[in-house]
Formats: sequence, structure tokens, C-alpha cells
Amino acid sequence: MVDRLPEGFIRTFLEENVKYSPAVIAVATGYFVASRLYRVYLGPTSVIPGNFIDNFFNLPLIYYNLPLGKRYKNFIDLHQKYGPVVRVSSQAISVADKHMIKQILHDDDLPKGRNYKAFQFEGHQTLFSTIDKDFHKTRRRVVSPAFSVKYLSALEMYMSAEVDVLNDHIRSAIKSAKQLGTEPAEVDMWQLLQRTALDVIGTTAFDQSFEMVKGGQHPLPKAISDDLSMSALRASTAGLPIISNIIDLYLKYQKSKQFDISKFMIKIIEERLKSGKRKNDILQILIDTQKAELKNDRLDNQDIVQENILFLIAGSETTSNTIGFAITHLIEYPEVLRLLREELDDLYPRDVKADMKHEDLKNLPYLNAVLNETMRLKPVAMGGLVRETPSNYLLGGKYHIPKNMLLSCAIYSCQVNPEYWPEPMAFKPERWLEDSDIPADKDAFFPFSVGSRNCIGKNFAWMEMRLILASFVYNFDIAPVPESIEGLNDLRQFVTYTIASNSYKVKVSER
Ligand code: HEM
Repeated sequence: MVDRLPEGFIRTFLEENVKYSPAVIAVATGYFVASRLYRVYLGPTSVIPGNFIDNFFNLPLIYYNLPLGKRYKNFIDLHQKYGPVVRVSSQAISVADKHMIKQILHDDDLPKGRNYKAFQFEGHQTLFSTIDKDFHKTRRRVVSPAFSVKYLSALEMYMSAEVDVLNDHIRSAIKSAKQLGTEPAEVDMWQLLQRTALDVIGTTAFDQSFEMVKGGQHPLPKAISDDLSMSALRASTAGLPIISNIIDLYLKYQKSKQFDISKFMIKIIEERLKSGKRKNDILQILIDTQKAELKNDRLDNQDIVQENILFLIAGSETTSNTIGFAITHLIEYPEVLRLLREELDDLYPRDVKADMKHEDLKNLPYLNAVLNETMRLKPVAMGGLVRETPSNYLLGGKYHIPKNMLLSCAIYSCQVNPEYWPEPMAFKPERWLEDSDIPADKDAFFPFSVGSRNCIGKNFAWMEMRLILASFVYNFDIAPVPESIEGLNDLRQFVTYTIASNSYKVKVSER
């Protein structure tokens, strides 16, 4: 069955055999066009709708990604136009049907797509970027203890300490505004939350707060963020070899001038090993693997460096942007803010001074509802979760998908599908409460993904988000800043879903 032209076939054939004779070019072109027409009109995926042109080419993602960070929008539009299963390129199909997403991610647990290789820094595989199932299984087992519920509860005190630093920072902004007569104070919550999340992951991952909230200028977060932007650009230009090579060269040049992330982390690991002192952080769990019985279970120093970098990336803007988006919704819906406050005030009466404990917060239905509803409308993985068919594959009992096709699970389009979610675009935390008239369809909700590659940091993220959001809402009155509300019209997805200006200011005062 002709569905895909063998990769590089025409070029190799021409270069090695016939040196561009016009007859050969004509035959090759004819074959290319015929094979694509077969795919559009007769092949097994011909029943999948999409833009006609997308059947012909595997256009590099950068084509969809202009203006930069807007590719996700293109896919949403395709789903709105053509339905839950659409062709988005000659090698990729986007899927927004809840049963099919579950089949791909969970039931059949398809391997990650080849695009994830762009996140393998200097060829190093990590828990997130590997596409090798065996490697992943071992790595996940070895790293899992660092994310167990029991271990996380030991990390709560570090998180709470960073929440206090954030609150102190906001209080001092309020005090300065009072002294200057410029009340109410304005703080950039988007930036502050990003800084807090970096400090949290710094202390919990390797016992080093970057002190970003206090205005610290630690070079590590910037170096990692630069690396990440480059990887995103590399992923977008995959398929354009010349441009990818230029980017790689530029990356190498930039890196030679940059802060050396590996050196910095190796130093921390070596100092830890030399001191012989144990600490209560994720790094310790990774170092402990070096004494594992099985060779495959041992992480060497370079593996530990790469996994720690991954946690810094995966564990910072994911949580901070989600809390940030929750705050944007609370400002837009004052009644939701009022109900959330009421729930918190009932738990911690304002005349009794008590520290917030995650053990109490985790059972608050409305707090959980606000965060769930935020992740429904603003999922971190807005652009889709990509898997690859290892062999010919039957999707949803009706679509015959050839081997090596990319299947992108469009979790956002699924999470706003009116068939699953009444009034899908409205922010209604009530749908998550028991006995709601418009109950949430939890089978159509994938913010942390499902299956073997689901988010290992889910419990960590929930703890951090509850502690930060609850404390902010409980302690401060908030009001909108008009320019920031306008900024919400320009959202982008580079790696995580974010506000393009990377800023969201809020007026704050002490409650
Ligand atoms: C609101 C917060 C978060 C959300 C919505 C989220 C979402 C996700 C999603 C959707 C995936 C699957 C990605 C894919 O298949 O491409 C994922 C994987 C992952 N996440 Fe998270 N994440 C969050 C926070 C965190 C945190 C705090 C950490 C670590 C401290 C973390 C670490 C990871 C790792 C290591 C993976 C790869 C797991 C594997 O492949 O086995 N995440 N996350």
C-alpha cells in the first residue's frame, strides 16, 4: 500500500544514480504527486479531513508557528473546521476525541514521537525526552521515589518557606506604595510566580534557593531558559536541515559564552558526595541511585545533571503559569474569588493565626475546582502531546493509520468540546463540585496526560499550586490593571502556554 514516500528516496536516487537527468526528475515528480494523490483520494487516511495542501508536505513546524508561539492556534482552528480527527501534515494527525486520546496515551500507550529528540540536550536522554520505552521504564522507576506522596510531604516545609518569601515581597511592595502615597501597590504576579516556582524547585531539587523573588540574579535559570528557547526553535525547524544546522552552530557558539550549567551542577554533586552529608532533597534520591545493585538503575553524574535540569524546566513555568492563569480568572470572575475566599476563611478563621497546611488544603472542593477549571481552559500542553505509530495502527476502530505517523493528542480542543463540556468557554469551577448541574467530564480532561508518560510531578505541582494560590487569595485583596487585562489577548505557546508579554500586573492591598 503506497501511503508514504520513502524518506529521502528521490534525493538519494538522483544524487547517487542519475545526476538529475530531466527524464528521471519527471518520473520522480510524477511518483511523488501520484503517491500523494493516492493518499488524498484512496489511501487509508484519505477519510481524515484537513487542508488539501497538508496531505502533500510535511512542512516544518515553523510554517505553522508564525507568528512564533501560535502553532497551537492553527491546530485549534483545524479542529473547529473539520472535527475531532484532522490531518495537520503529511506525517501528522491531530486527535481531539476523548476515547481516541485515551486509546493513544493510555490503553495502547504509544511511544513518544520523534519530535521529542529536539529536547535531548547534546544527545542526553532524560525521563521526559526519551522515546525509548525500555530506557523510560527504568528511568521512571529509579526517579519515582523523589515524587512519592510520602517524600513530597517532607518537602512541604521548603515550599511553605518560599510562599512566605513571596508574601513578604508583596507586603513590602504594599508598604512602599503606602509610604510613597501611590496605593494600591502594583505587582507583576506573572513574573513573581515564575520566580517563586524557580525558588521552590531550586530548594526542593537541590537545596539551593536561587533567591529570585528577593531579586537574585542567579545565572542558572536564564541559561536554562535560553537552552529551552533554542530547543523549541530546533523542534520547529526539524525538516529544514540547513536551517537546523545553522541553529545548532549558533547554539554551540552561544553555549561557549554562556554560564556552564553542567559544571555548576557537577560541582554541587561532588560537594555533596565529598561532605558525606545527606540532605532531604530530590538530588539526594538521585545520588543514592549510584549505590543501586543493578547497573541500569545507577545514574552517573551527567545523568543526574540532565534530570535536575529537566525538573527545573518541567517544574517551574508549568506551575507558575497555571497559578497565574487562575489569578487572571479570579480577577475576571469576582464571584468565584468571593467563594474561594469564603472556603479558605471557613478553614482558617481570620482571628486565629494558623499556618496553612497542605493536608487541609488538599480537601478543599472549591480550591481544587478553581485549579481544575484553570487547567481545562489553559492546559500547559496546549500544543498537543505527540505519539508515534510503531506499526500500522487502528485508531478508534475506524481509522487505519500507517506506521511512523505522528498522532498529536489535542487536549485543549478536547477540553473545550461542547459535546463533553456544556458552555465550554465559560470559567465555571462549579462543574467540578459534587452534584453540579453541568458535571465535569473527567474522561475528557488530560492536563497531566495519562499512561506511562504522564506527569511524574503531578502531586508536587498540586501541592505547590494549592499552597501558593490559597495563601495569596487569603492574604491579599486584588484588583485588575487594565493594560494587563489587554495582554491576555495575546497568548503563546513556546514550551508552556503563557502570556506573550510574560507579564501580568495586579493591584494588591492587605486584606
Ligand atoms: C501544573 C503543573 C504541571 C502540568 C500541567 C504538567 C503537565 C505535564 C504533561 C502534560 C506531561 C506529559 C508531557 C508529554 O507527554 O509530552 C508532563 C510530563 C512530565 N512532567 Fe509535568 N506538569 C506539571 C508540573 C510538573 C512538575 C512540578 C514537575 C517536576 C517537578 C514535572 C515533571 C514532569 C516530568 C519529569 C515529565 C516527564 C514524565 C515522563 O515522561 O515519564 N511536571 N507534565
